[in-house]
Amino acid sequence: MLVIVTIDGVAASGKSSVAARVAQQLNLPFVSSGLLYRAVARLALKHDVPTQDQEALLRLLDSHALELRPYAQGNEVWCEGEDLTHELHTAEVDAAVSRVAQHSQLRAWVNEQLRALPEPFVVEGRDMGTAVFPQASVKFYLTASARVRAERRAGERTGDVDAVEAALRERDRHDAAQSRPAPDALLLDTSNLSLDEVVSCILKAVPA
Ligand SMILES: Nc1ncnc2c1ncn2[C@@H]1O[C@H](COP(=O)(O)OP(=O)(O)OP(=O)(O)O)[C@@H](O)[C@H]1O
Ligand SMILES: Nc1ccn([C@H]2C[C@H](O)[C@@H](COP(=O)(O)O)O2)c(=O)n1
Repeated sequence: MLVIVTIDGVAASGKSSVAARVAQQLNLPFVSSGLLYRAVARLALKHDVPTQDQEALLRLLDSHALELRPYAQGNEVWCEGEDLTHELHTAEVDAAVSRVAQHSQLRAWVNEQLRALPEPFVVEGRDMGTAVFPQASVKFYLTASARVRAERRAGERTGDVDAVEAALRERDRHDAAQSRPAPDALLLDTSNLSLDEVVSCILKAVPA
């Protein structure tokens, strides 16, 4: 019986899009771990808290309750009655979130939120199949060339592909420590695969 499916990968590798479709096909909830890091970064920017200051970030979380709501059609993050979700995928948050994600106690807080979610689900991130859910039923790790990822990301937001590629490479460097595939993860290079082809590959590999 499927309990947890993990889909990890580098920035803009297609984790969220693929995980949402896989979860829909498996009739499971879909969980986006990156949104919690993004929400902490957004709160820090909103309240002028330095993202280098772990203690200040933890105090911010004590005073502003963040809640991840995993829905099949996409996750939402709420903070005391306010839906932050639409503020989390911006270049400003992209530039700040890696610094937030480098703090061990912030990572512990995110992991505690994730482990408290009712199983089963499909969860996407960087270290779901390694640090957070090593016991997962089946694990996948998505990659794609930085150029392809930049072209895809630039397609979502206005922006020069070269600048987007440079920003992605920077985020890859910052996130490297927590972005290694689990030894038992199925690696998928999606550079030359459509979204549907990636989803199909994954569904074929998920045990019935
Ligand atoms: N295999 C693919 N072929 C074409 N487009 C894709 C593919 N996978 C993802 N995309 C598109 O690339 C963009 C980035 O995908 P997505 O947001 O799912 O990546 P991500 O890994 O979750 O990003 P982030 O790490 O920033 O959260 C989206 O517009 C998505 O539709
Ligand atoms: N499990 C995770 C998920 C995300 N992060 C960090 C790395 C990213 O820079 C940032 C945002 O994630 P994304 O929405 O781009 O998937 O959060 C992490 O360290 N661990």
